Amino acid sequence: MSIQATKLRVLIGKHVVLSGENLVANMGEMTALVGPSGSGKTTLLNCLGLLLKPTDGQIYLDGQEAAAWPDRRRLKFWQKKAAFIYQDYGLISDESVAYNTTLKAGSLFRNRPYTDDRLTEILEVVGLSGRAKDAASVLSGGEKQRVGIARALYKEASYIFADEPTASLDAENREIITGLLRKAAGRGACVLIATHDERLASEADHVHTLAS
Ligand SMILES: Nc1ncnc2c1ncn2[C@@H]1O[C@H](COP(=O)(O)OP(=O)(O)OP(=O)(O)O)[C@@H](O)[C@H]1O
Repeated sequence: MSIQATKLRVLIGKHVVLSGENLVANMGEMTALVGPSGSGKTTLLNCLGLLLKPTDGQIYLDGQEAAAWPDRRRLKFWQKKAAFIYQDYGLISDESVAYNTTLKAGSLFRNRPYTDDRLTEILEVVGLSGRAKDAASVLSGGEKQRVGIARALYKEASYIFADEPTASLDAENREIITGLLRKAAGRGACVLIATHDERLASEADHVHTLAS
């Protein structure tokens, strides 16, 4: 199982954003997308995550051509298989760590007793033991990003798409997030990361460089 992209081209207006990218990203591996600002890292990541339809080219997910999947099929992919991690965390700040990790209504109310052994185990993996009931808004940036990773692990996402996941963090938290993304790949996920962070890219199994 893997993601394979062939001859991906993206035109926005008359602007050629991607001009024939080929890439293979395997399960159990971390692949970094690097290149200068504006080179198309986010655009490529969004194509691979089926958030953006390329103008031309193919995207094979688990061997199936997915670039032209209808909305219903893409929705199923996002619900069942994919997780997205963003620079600005993408959490619901008034809701609890438990809710943001599990997205289950039962975890919505911070004051109710809530037990979920998987949640407990995963919060331990990301170093947030005992924080399940805290509101996301009270967490530090590094902790917020760990919730994003906890969500991907809880869901057992086969594909993790991370856009500049360490960009807002200090060195210590960059290290922690890098280690957790490696751990997610170690659990078998295909981890794709658009990044300027050289240290994070140096930990990847493969580096795909986009030219400016
Ligand atoms: N919706 C859009 N409309 C117009 N131009 C766009 C759009 N999306 C992307 N672009 C352009 O495509 C190019 C690539 O953008 P993209 O965000 O993919 O680059 P990037 O490598 O991720 O950049 P950065 O490192 O600065 O985040 C840029 O020139 C950008 O302005």
